[in-house]
Amino acid sequence: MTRNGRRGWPRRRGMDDGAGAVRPGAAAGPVLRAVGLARVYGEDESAIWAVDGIDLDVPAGQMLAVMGPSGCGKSTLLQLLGGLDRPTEGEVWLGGQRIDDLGERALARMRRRCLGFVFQAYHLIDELTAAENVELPALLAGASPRTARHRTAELLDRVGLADRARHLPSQLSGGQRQRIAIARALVNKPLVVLADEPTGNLDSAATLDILRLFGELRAAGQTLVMVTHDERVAATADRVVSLRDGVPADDTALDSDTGTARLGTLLNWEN
Ligand SMILES: Nc1ncnc2c1ncn2[C@@H]1O[C@H](COP(=O)(O)OP(=O)(O)OP(=O)(O)O)[C@@H](O)[C@H]1O
Repeated sequence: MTRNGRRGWPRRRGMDDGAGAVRPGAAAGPVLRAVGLARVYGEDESAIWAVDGIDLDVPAGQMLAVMGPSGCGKSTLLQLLGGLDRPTEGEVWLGGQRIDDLGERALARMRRRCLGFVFQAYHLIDELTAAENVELPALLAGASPRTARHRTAELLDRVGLADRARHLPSQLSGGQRQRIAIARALVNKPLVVLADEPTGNLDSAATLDILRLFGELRAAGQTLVMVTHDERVAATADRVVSLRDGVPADDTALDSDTGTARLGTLLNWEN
């Protein structure tokens, strides 16, 4: 994946620490956009172009699955889209505002307010209850304790875990932990949810629970980008982008009207 013919180290753009927060709903075009996005690890002969020039538009309300073989750049792409990593080249736009050149504080604020993250390993805080894990990002984003509690109660209900609010993560199953993580991702009403292998640690039954939940989110108009290895999971999306060596090799729109039917097929796969 070393690019031939590239010389020198790409110049890093200046960072704008004073950049304002992204305004949700400010987008006229796609809610999430990548322009010429690239990320190189290492230098010179050992340079690896994990993401090698990706243009991507994600319209509001789309559920996009990113697939491809191990090492093709899926996680790197998701991290760049979510402002968890900086591109070597290119731009990321969220809600009509460029985010890749924000300063660290503005970027952190943008992530808290405008994005929700779901990881394969859940990344819940072990010492906090399920409800506290969900509430925390709301409080960090400036919500009052009352609002955070109210929103958390709504979300725990929505993910079917209202009766587990006071449980610690260690007292929950993997599927339940992931549902708490999804509730946490939603607590600040993000423009986009980014999920990296959200079903990677789960058995078939728990995977179906998560996919049903994603189906409900999609029906409610939530934009979602997920990385998955599982074709059955990807089949529930509106669109599948397959990466090879850091670039899209295939970009397929699926028939969004058949989402319910696809979930039905997945139910049969379980039986
Ligand atoms: N921090 C890093 N330092 C050096 N190389 C890295 C780093 N992170 C990723 N890479 C390399 O970048 C490439 C893309 O990695 P990435 O994790 O994005 O792939 P992936 O498609 O998500 O893989 P998987 O499906 O196995 O999780 C790989 O060749 C990987 O070895």
